[in-house]
Amino acid sequence: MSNSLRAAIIGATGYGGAELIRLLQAHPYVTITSVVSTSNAGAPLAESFPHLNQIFVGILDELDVDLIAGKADLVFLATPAGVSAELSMKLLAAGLKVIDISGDLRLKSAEAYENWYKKPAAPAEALERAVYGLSEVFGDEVKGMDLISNPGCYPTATLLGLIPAVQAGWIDPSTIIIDAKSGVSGAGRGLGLGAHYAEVNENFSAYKVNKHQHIPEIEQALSRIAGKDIVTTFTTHLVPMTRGIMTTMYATIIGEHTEAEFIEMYRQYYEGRKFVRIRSNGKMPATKEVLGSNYCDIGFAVDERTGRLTICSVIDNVVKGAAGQAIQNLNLMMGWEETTGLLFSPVYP
Ligand SMILES: NC(=O)C1=CN([C@@H]2O[C@H](COP(=O)(O)OP(=O)(O)OC[C@H]3O[C@@H](n4cnc5c(N)ncnc54)[C@H](OP(=O)(O)O)[C@@H]3O)[C@@H](O)[C@H]2O)C=CC1
Ligand SMILES: CC(=O)N[C@@H](CCC(=O)OP(=O)(O)O)C(=O)O
Repeated sequence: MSNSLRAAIIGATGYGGAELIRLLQAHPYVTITSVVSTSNAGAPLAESFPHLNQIFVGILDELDVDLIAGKADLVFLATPAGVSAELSMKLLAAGLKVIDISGDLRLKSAEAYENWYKKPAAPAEALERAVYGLSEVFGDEVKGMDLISNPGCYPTATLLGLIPAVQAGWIDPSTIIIDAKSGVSGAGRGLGLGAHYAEVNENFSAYKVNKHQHIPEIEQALSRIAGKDIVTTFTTHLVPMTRGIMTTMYATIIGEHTEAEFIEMYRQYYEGRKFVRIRSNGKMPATKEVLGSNYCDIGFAVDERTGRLTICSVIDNVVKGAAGQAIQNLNLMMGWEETTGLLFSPVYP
């Protein structure tokens, strides 16, 4: 087990890339040796992100696989859909380990990827080789691997909230409904009408209803846990805030289980996993309680009248939903303590 790693970041001028740089500054075993941009190579990174001025001093590199392989041991891909489908096998062939935070390697079925993402899928070899890094659930599979597919932001909050109950058989998976909300940074730094101030401010809207690319990712993981095909209703909403995801989930309870029993069962499931915090006082978590951190907070309410369970799960989409979980996966991959470089508190208020 080596305690020293050189990392490159492709997509360093985006939100996920910038957050990787911010967080990796606090990682004791990682040095960032290359930051890559296809639009701004040759310029200092701090020109794109003045908040990193004097914190990360580095010039953006061109996207050249051999150049990156000469400078780094591992590469994070914080790039739009379609990029890692094309690049990841080339990076592996050049001797690099890869952690992909895009959606390109999450779905095992190439056909499903092409249906939902409307882009050509990654080669079969990459889809087979990629390990789905939902750290608290599938983390054991990440150790020693060289191609990690980081989960999506919505799937992270959703799956951490649902999996223990599905695995225990305490809820009927066919009744699950997921109501999800995200801050605008989830859409990335690129400009678009959907992120325009006047469109988002004092507004609240549903989008991609029944068409969201995270639906098959959530169903793939739930089906694996349940041992049978699960389909879900999943609706995303845009909230006028910068960071944060809340997923509120509803399902019919099987048998008789109290709120206290759900809390105890979830506590046992996540025992020793520091980044999942289960609420005990009947209160639901709020996005601000995890802001800027790698925590996922989960609360429950049992409705005896309807026999349904409500689960509420919150994360910071850029940290636990992207860069933070990617570093957690790096730690697991390398055999380092899972929390290395990630034990910082949320920003409050
Ligand atoms: N924002 C979030 O909360 C989350 C995002 N994700 C996923 O992570 C990935 C990155 O997201 P985010 O950082 O928000 O996106 P951004 O749009 O903010 O950044 C994407 C970066 O990718 C680079 N890029 C664009 N085209 C290419 C290309 N053809 N080859 C190489 N690099 C390219 C761009 O930099 P340049 O043009 O300089 O090369 C850009 O800075 C996406 O796949 C996203 O879906 C996942 C979870 C959460
Ligand atoms: C607010 C917002 O627009 N969020 C984005 C999250 C995209 C994302 O993270 O995409 P992948 O995980 O598929 O890479 C969306 O809903 O599409």
